[in-house]
Amino acid sequence: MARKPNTKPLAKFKGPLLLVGAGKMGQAMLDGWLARGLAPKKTAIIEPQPGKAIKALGKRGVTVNPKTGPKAKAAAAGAIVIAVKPQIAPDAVPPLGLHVGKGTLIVSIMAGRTLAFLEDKLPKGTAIVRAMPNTPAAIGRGITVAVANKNVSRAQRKLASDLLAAIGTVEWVDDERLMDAVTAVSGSGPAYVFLLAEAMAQAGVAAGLPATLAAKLARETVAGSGELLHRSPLDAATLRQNVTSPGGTTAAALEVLMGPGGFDALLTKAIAAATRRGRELAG
Ligand SMILES: NC(=O)C1=CN([C@@H]2O[C@H](COP(=O)(O)OP(=O)(O)OC[C@H]3O[C@@H](n4cnc5c(N)ncnc54)[C@H](OP(=O)(O)O)[C@@H]3O)[C@@H](O)[C@H]2O)C=CC1
Ligand SMILES: O=C(O)[C@@H]1CCC=N1
Repeated sequence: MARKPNTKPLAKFKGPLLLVGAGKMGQAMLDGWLARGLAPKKTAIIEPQPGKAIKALGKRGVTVNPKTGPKAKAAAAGAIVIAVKPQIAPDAVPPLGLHVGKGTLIVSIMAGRTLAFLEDKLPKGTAIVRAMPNTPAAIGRGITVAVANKNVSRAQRKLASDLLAAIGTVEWVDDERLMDAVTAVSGSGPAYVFLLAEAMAQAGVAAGLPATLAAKLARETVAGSGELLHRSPLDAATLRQNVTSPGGTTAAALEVLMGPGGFDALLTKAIAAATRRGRELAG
């Protein structure tokens, strides 16, 4: 059955934590960390154009856009989380060297960008974890896969695990080459599920339902099924079979979805495309 949520695991983190790029994913993670005990005063954000939500965090004690320059070196971060787009990494990563001190851990969530790329752009010997989370992190229900470079100590690996576990489940891998497929399955995966909800709502309208009712049915069905999958000891295939009465309505739909060129084939193609794109983003 469902795991008990890990409530305040970050209360003891000494910090400071520097989040670089508080966009959709950076903010989702930060929401998760603050909800799980990260002290706003131990948190800083670099974000060129802070919106309302970031400004509100500033009022709660988070430092927004700390000064750079010689003084910043004294304020080396305990952890730096890089959540900018991979395309701007060649410009955005090197200046972060200023915030790297003895013991600083880098956690990069950029799709495609490799440990070797980051090692090349940061001071020699920097401890780096490449991680791929997903947006359910905002409600503590993300899943992150992580891989560490050889400079990461046991304590730093624990810190990375604590940060990532605060926003959901964590899996570590030793083979970095898996990260592009991971990105394609779980990093991008929430988008496929939301597309399913959109498509179900549209299909409901096509089948004659009022748009508002169709959207509600699709949303609650996807959310409820996700929750059932989360809480149930049964696997997805068994849960699917439990809906499917022989000769019934679900069987009629699944014949279409599981037929040639159907759902499985499409997802295999989609995930292969995402995996390829991850490799291209490596640079
Ligand atoms: N979205 C997702 O579901 C996931 C995303 N990721 C990874 O997370 C990273 C961010 O993605 P996402 O949140 O979607 O993208 P966003 O564009 O929403 O976030 C990136 C943020 O970084 C800001 N930024 C731009 N330049 C700098 C800079 N030099 N220093 C600091 N911040 C800067 C951007 O500001 P501005 O918009 O003004 O340029 C923006 O707010 C990507 O590398 C992506 O691969 C990983 C897992 C899941
Ligand atoms: O679309 C992207 O490139 C990022 C990485 C995984 C999810 N969003």
